[in-house]
Amino acid sequence: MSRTTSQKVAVLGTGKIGEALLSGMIRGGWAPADLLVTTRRQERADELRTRYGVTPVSNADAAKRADTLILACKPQDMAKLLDELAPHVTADRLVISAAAGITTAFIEERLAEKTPVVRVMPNTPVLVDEGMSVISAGSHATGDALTLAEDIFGAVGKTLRVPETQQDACTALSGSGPAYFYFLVEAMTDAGILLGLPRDKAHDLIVQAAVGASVMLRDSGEHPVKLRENVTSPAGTTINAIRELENHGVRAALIAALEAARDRGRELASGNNA
Ligand SMILES: NC(=O)C1=CN([C@@H]2O[C@H](COP(=O)(O)OP(=O)(O)OC[C@H]3O[C@@H](n4cnc5c(N)ncnc54)[C@H](O)[C@@H]3O)[C@@H](O)[C@H]2O)C=CC1
Ligand SMILES: O=C(O)[C@@H]1CCC=N1
Repeated sequence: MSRTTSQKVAVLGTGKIGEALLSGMIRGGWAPADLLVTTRRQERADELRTRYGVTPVSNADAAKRADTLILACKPQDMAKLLDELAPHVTADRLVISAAAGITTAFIEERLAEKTPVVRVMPNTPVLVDEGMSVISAGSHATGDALTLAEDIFGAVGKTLRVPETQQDACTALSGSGPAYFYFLVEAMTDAGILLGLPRDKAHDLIVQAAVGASVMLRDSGEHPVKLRENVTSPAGTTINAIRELENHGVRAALIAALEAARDRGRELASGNNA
């Protein structure tokens, strides 16, 4: 697939999420010649050039040359990156931030007046085109800006528009979400070991159960309670496991865990970077 637009897009701070997005954009038809990247280390820049054919530039050059700037550094590095960009970013650029917690207001107040800013929270399954990217407009971002953000992030999965007030909650659910599933797989694989299975077999069984359950959740249209009830036979095995999960407060633990993730997003926004 090739694209008709010749928009230049720069990814600034091309680490894990930046690279995942970059690779997805190329799979989605963006020409590497239209993609610029910035990094802190020269070896990383060389690696990205070799791997994808994209052009490494300085942050200042990215701001001068790209129509759209995707800020993908850590929240803790954002103020410094914005200081570097501020003298070069004009209000005809679109700035998209993928950083947890950082508000569009934080970015707007450090860049030229009226610069359009869009906040996006993606997740790592963008690497396999199954990402979820939650998108919110800042005060000067138009519908076109949101559409362009959807075009970029839609190349690597689904997108959802939400009011910015919901972004920290979405980060807790969706940005961090994959980590909770990996944690469950890890724990369930350990259970397999306890029950006498070899680790590789336990891993394969749990991963396939996760894949099957995910596809059913997505495609069956059934409520998760109904899907779970279908597995839970009267006086069978599953209900014994469910009783233990409830006894150990797993549901409450998950609710508290996601609330803690949401709260950390709020802290990052307020400049608590410890
Ligand atoms: N890892 C994840 O699952 C997700 C991460 N995010 C957000 O994406 C952002 C990046 O996270 P990761 O990719 O995990 O971190 P990372 O540490 O892998 O990547 C950040 C990169 O930014 C570079 N960097 C920092 N300051 C820079 C500067 N001034 N100029 C050029 N490069 C600079 C760092 O060298 C690093 O390579 C964070 O803000 C995070 O909140 C969002 C959704 C999911
Ligand atoms: O843990 C984090 O802060 C980032 C944001 C969402 C997923 N990873």
